[in-house]
Amino acid sequence: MSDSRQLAFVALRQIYQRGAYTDVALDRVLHDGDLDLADRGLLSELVYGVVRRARSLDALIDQLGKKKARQQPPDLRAILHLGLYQLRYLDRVPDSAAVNTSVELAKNNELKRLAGVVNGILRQYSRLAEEGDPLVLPENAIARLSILHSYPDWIVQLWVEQFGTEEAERLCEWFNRSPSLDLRVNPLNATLEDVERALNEENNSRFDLTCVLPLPQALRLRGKTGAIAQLPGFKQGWWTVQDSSAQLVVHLLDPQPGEVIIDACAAPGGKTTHIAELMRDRGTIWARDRAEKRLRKVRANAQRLQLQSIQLSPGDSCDCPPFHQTADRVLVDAPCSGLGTLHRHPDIRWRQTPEKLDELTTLQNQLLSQTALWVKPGGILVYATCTLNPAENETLIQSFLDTHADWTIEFPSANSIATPFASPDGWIKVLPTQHHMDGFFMVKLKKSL
Ligand SMILES: C[S@@+](CC[C@H](N)C(=O)[O-])C[C@H]1O[C@@H](n2cnc3c(N)ncnc32)[C@H](O)[C@@H]1O
Repeated sequence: MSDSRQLAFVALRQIYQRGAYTDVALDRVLHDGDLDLADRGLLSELVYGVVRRARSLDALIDQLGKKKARQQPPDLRAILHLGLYQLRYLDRVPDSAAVNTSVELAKNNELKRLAGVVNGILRQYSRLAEEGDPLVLPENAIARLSILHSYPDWIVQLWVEQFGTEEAERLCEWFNRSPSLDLRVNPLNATLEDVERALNEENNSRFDLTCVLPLPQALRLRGKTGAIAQLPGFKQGWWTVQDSSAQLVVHLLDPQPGEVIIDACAAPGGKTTHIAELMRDRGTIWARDRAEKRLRKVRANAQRLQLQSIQLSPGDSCDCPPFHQTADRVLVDAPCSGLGTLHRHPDIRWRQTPEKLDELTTLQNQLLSQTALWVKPGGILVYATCTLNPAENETLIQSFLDTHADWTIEFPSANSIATPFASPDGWIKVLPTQHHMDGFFMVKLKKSL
């Protein structure tokens, strides 16, 4: 049996039975196991893929097993998920290998007496798949998409209401793919060409490297990168990992050298450091966040990128620190449901609930109303989320504007990188299926003089 499958089983056990986050459980087993690059790739694919596809895999067990998925012993359910995932979604694994390694997993993990059940269900799937898709789907469109693409009904419903059924299905498919990795080059320490050259020298055809137009500092890596911190230029502060749509937020903010900027939800500092880079490290940037431990990462990132203009301000941004009308620009990169990053965080779809969304919108409203007080007359506030949920985005902004007569939406300027993304209403909704980046919402607001 390959080690990567045993380690994937151990990680899934921690995720399903102890509630561990997928990335944390995966990091732990990657750290404990001594795998080569190819096996690390298979392990990540199995763990991330199975967590993403858990609902579809359960539906298959419900159909093929004598007991429903949730009534199976938890370890058996995890092994069946691994086997069915390989049979259904991994072309490079032959069916016989998927079945045999899963039977071995059962035998080696104190489920010898159930190895026959594993063998029976997986072979039955494999046989049925020769005739067509073994997954039987309901007629109702929401339920059908949710089971086929493995989402809770409420997320699919939210997208169908917002974008229509066809686009909702495209989004479901997009968020089930493995994410690419975007870098943001620090123009104070290197050029895009320097970074491209250094990465290509190291590459050995392990990954593809492309620019992401129109973002001037973005490079996209696809393939097996290995450990990020070992890639050339990382330790020297030449670049930072950041998705292109997150880079767009700071272009919309458009900070200028010498200004006072407050980043109200700053940790771990992806956008704070981008602000400092665009200001050529001249001016004052307050990085505020209520999570003190995460805020320390802002300092570490600023040090690695050799940036001096960032000051830490630990604390709740719903409180009243002495920031009243002090900022030229404020960024509120709000805590949100994260529905634009489901491909990176496979747990979100299972952990988020409509009830939690209500709590989030209350917090987002408070953050926006409080931080608006920090902006000087004539100043700017950019509100952003990495979600595709109108209640946290357009609706929230509209209700803010309805109750704050001194604020209006400011369109990005004609020469801004953000301009092609703006809707006629002035806000920006980045759709992954259209823009090939994480889903994001952002809007630039201006306070009257
Ligand atoms: C989307 S993340 C910010 C990501 C960050 N801007 C970046 O680009 O790296 C949201 C942040 O808001 C912080 N947060 C949540 N509620 C807050 C509050 N009431 N006051 C300050 N920070 C808060 C969280 O700790 C979290 O770090």
